[in-house]
Amino acid sequence: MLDHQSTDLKSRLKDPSLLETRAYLAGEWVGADDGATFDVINPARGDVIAKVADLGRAETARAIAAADTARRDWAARTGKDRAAVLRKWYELMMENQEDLALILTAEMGKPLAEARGEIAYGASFVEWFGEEAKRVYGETIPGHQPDKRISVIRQPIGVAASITPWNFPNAMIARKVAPALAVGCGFVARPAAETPLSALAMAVLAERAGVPTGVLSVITSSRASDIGKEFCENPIVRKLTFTGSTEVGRILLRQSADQVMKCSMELGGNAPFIVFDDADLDAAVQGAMMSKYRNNGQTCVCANRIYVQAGIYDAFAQKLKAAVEKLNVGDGLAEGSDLGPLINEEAVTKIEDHISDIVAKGGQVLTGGRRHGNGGTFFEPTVLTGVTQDMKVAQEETFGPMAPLFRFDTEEEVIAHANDTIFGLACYFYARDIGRITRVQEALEYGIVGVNTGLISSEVAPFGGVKQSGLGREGSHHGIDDYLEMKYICLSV
Ligand SMILES: NC(=O)C1=CN([C@@H]2O[C@H](COP(=O)(O)OP(=O)(O)OC[C@H]3O[C@@H](n4cnc5c(N)ncnc54)[C@H](OP(=O)(O)O)[C@@H]3O)[C@@H](O)[C@H]2O)C=CC1
Ligand SMILES: O=C(O)[C@H](O)CS(=O)(=O)O
Repeated sequence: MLDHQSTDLKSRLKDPSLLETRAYLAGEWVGADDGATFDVINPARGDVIAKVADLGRAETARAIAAADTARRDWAARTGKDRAAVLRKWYELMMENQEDLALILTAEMGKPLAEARGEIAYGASFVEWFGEEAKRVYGETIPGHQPDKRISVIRQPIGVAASITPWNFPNAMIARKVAPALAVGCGFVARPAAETPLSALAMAVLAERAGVPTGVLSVITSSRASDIGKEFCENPIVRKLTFTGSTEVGRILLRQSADQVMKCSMELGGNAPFIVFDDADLDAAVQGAMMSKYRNNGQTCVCANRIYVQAGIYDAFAQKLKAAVEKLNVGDGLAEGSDLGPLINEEAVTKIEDHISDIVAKGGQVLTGGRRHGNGGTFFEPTVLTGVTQDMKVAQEETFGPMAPLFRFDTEEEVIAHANDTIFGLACYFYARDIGRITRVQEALEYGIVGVNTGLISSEVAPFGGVKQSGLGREGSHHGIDDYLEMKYICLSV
């Protein structure tokens, strides 16, 4: 653990009022009914950076009821009106990008440069769906009888609730709240207990942007299961949107089934990253670095398995090792850090378990493989060779800075291995033969395919998985559909 100096976050902010520790409930900044709070820890230093209101089901029910009331006037406004409010929110997020990044790094650990990037990424969803607010079109259909006139309109689904993870504490909420508010929904967000401060700062700016009282609430709580049950069991909630593990996604789908609730699920991944022997090797190494070590490997679209064709395996491994050994591991608040700490001790145990399993079954550590000298939850960026399909990492998501290299011979073999998983979120491959590119991009069973790139995240594209990686899509013009209901009107004239 880095020296136990206090993070002293407030003194670093241009606008200290963005460091809010109360929950945002129906337009009021409140503590928990019972006054309870929970600690928010800086994972790099281990110190408590805030004590945040610890709300329960009763407060959550009040937020849901308020959203149901407030959404009606909000939906009655024109799309252009709602667009103007979202545009202002976007502008405020970008004007306060540095403060929002400092708050995000302090509670989550990612380096400031990445945190700045996440703020811009999250804000881009607010900008994008602000524009989409003006384009929620319906349609007319030629009648089936002479006296019939058919039209279809799309209306906001009602109150939506979100549950989001710690790894992108700004962007994962923005990707959900922006389309919901754009169409006129009410929205209740419950951020991860590890990282509530980013969501609260977003709410401060939403209020300043003119989001009406009650339309948006942010429920901070250490009791994830309780809040989740309120979201799933409260009949007012018509939409649940979740980003997190497949395990928790299954729990929420079961819990919300009694309400026949519309659900969006962005769940776990197990991304294969395939390098064919006709690839641009240096580009493939760069792509692997971006895909594997972004957010310290803590994203659902990180390369989890790296398959390299036999003829270039050794050359790729050495080039990747050289690039990895240039990475700086340090406090995210210090400029120049490439990798911060992992989010918690559980995350370190997971990567250690995968490494020991690989070594026990015949794999080798090429570089890294141990806890970092910084102590705490810092870990050395790691590359392993000799990895095979019988090892845990072939089926489990590592969610850490570990690149396992699998060797393969043929296109058919690697497609079969890449698809041999219950997950189907993102995959990547590097090749230059157009026939191979066409065959492989069509054969891979994933919702997202990166071809000759390791970075696929953008607000303009539909993000989401197949199989047990999720339901629905976020971002792009498709992303707004999840917050709308379609109504068919048959008029007899
Ligand atoms: N597809 C995608 O876009 C993404 C997928 N993920 C996946 O999520 C995992 C890592 O994130 P992680 O946060 O650990 O995932 P979790 O699924 O453990 O947590 C995600 C969110 O769900 C909350 N939660 C946990 N249990 C329950 C419950 N029973 N009822 C209601 N809410 C609950 C958590 O609260 P709390 O943290 O307070 O316990 C957190 O806010 C990885 O598997 C990763 O692949 C992560 C990000 C994006
Ligand atoms: O939470 C995640 O892992 C994100 O969905 C990944 S991305 O959108 O930043 O690519």
